[in-house]
Amino acid sequence: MKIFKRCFILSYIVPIYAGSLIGSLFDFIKESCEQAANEPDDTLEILSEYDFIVVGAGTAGSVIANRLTENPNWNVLLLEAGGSEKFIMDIPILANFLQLSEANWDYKTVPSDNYCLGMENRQCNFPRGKVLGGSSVLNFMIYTRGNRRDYDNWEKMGNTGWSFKDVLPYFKKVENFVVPGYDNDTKYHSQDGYVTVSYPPYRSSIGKAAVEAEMEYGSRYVDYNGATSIGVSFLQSSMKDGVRASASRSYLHPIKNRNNFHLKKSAMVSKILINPSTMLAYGVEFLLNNGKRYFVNASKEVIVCAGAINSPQLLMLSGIGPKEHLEEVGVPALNDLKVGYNLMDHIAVGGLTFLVNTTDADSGLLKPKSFKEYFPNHKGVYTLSGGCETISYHDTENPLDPNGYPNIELLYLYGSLSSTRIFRRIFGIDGDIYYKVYGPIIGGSSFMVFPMLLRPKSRGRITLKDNNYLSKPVIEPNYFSEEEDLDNIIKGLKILLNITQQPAMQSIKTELYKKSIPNCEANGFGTDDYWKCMARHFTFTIYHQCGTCRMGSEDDDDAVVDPRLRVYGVKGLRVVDASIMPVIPIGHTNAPTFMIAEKGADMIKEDWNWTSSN
Ligand SMILES: Cc1cc2nc3c(=O)[nH]c(=O)nc-3n(C[C@H](O)[C@H](O)[C@H](O)COP(=O)(O)OP(=O)(O)OC[C@H]3O[C@@H](n4cnc5c(N)ncnc54)[C@H](O)[C@@H]3O)c2cc1C
Repeated sequence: MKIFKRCFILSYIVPIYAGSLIGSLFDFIKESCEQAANEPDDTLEILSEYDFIVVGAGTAGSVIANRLTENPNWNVLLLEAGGSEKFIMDIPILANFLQLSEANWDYKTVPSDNYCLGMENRQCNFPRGKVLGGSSVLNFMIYTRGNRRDYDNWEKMGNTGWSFKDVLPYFKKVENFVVPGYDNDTKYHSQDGYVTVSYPPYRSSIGKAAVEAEMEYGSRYVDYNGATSIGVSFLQSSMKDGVRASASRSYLHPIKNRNNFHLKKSAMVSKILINPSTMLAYGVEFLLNNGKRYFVNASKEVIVCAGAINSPQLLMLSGIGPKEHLEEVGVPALNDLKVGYNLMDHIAVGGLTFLVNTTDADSGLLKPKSFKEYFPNHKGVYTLSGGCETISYHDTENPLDPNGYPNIELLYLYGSLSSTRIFRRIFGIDGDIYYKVYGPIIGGSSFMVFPMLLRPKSRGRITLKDNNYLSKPVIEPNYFSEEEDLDNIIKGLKILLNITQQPAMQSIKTELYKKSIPNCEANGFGTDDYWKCMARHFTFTIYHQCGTCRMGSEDDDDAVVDPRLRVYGVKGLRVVDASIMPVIPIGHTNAPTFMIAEKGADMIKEDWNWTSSN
């Protein structure tokens, strides 16, 4: 109640100072207050039994909780290890900085001799959202579905019901698509969903030059969430009126007042309770931050939505996973499944920096003008999705085919690693290497582009360190274990270098920054071997970890869940999140995860004989 009063009082103060910097500050406080007031409350009462228990309130868990509580006769407990989403997390330009906050699980890959060589201790940071809304709160809001072939391949692998034709209605169900020019394309888009997809209102001179230069190179301007993917576009972003459209804001705020919905934050699930003789999952054990332990039953199902790192971790801690490995770490094995295998990700060659003569000088992050533009109207440079502005898709195997299957994405960013020293910390770059390479240009005008590998062949694995639920899992992404991945990423890099020579890029005097990475210098800057060495040093995750509880048919030895997302060999247990993807789609993984959860929710309703028309 207190919070409502505070928001109410602020709504009277704000207009008095309208137009001034103080007015903008009050607006920020008012919006923070509204965010807190709109978030569902932490339940004070935890029942001994619910119909469904959902583990993890990230992209998928938020959808599942919303859709299952549509049935007033079912009650649902949603358990989230992290705390509240704050309004400051939803200001798009700040996305990068959230990785330094407590909303990040703060994982790292194992030290490697093949990748992440330019990072501290040869380990890459692996951020994941530990907050209401999960990784959808940390992400860069880039909204891409992938290509129709991704899902047709899933079906061909034995996943009945997952072809593009089958998943398209669920992509549409997610969206409130308001991208001008494409919003009337009802074959591919809808305006009835919870997640607003829009163009960020601000465009920098660099973002515009990137689109123009791509078109000079031969790319078409495209709705990459429509019929085909190849081409270039300004970013389509999960953003509503210049504010992040996180999973929690989109799916949980609207159900704040449902009586059959209980949410518990700072609640870490340590184990799924499984009866070893019936192999029925009948509940969960979880602990609050104060160490208080709860055992709660689920009369229908436990639904694990803990994401691509934590879902396999929780399954293994509960006795579901590779028998030999579980025995090694002292977990009694209940069901021998390939949990934790098939770890996939999209990676890019990081650090490619281009110097320019344009500064968009009056749009600096710390300029009062930028702050005033954002509060109260949500315009200006703060609306850039973590600085990402322009995306293009290329098929290096069939460069001339407009209906090709992209294997490279070019992601153009406003600013670069040298824009601020804080980026060194965020990306975990080795200090010596960072200052030797970028020291001379820190704070100068520059931008960065990520050539990103969309169809990696390399596969990694997640294992347990031990049988303690608080221990971070062991993450081995095995990037570049397939040489072909390295070759393809270099092909993408070369396309980029060509595009930066086009007139639009040259009109802002774009120039590749040529300071060599010390350990790669001997290869000769700009040779294929140099670029390969750079890729192995600045191996940048694009944060699309998935596949570790892989979906597959009954005769697929590597499958963990069936095509209805039920864990093989255990009753009453599903996994619904990015970990079920059998092969990584060519899109950034948030939209596909929303789709999986919408489809998963319908399957659960069907299996319990309930549809919204009942
Ligand atoms: C920094 C970053 C940038 C990204 N950028 C983009 C982007 O721009 N576009 C895009 O499409 N994708 C992006 N992604 C990826 C995308 O956000 C994820 O693929 C997607 O959010 C995955 O959803 P999920 O439901 O599988 O997992 P998550 O959203 O991560 O949700 C898992 C939830 O479970 C909770 N949890 C975990 N273990 C437990 C436990 N034991 N008990 C209780 N709760 C638990 C977590 O705290 C979390 O809230 C990005 C991700 C990150 C981290």
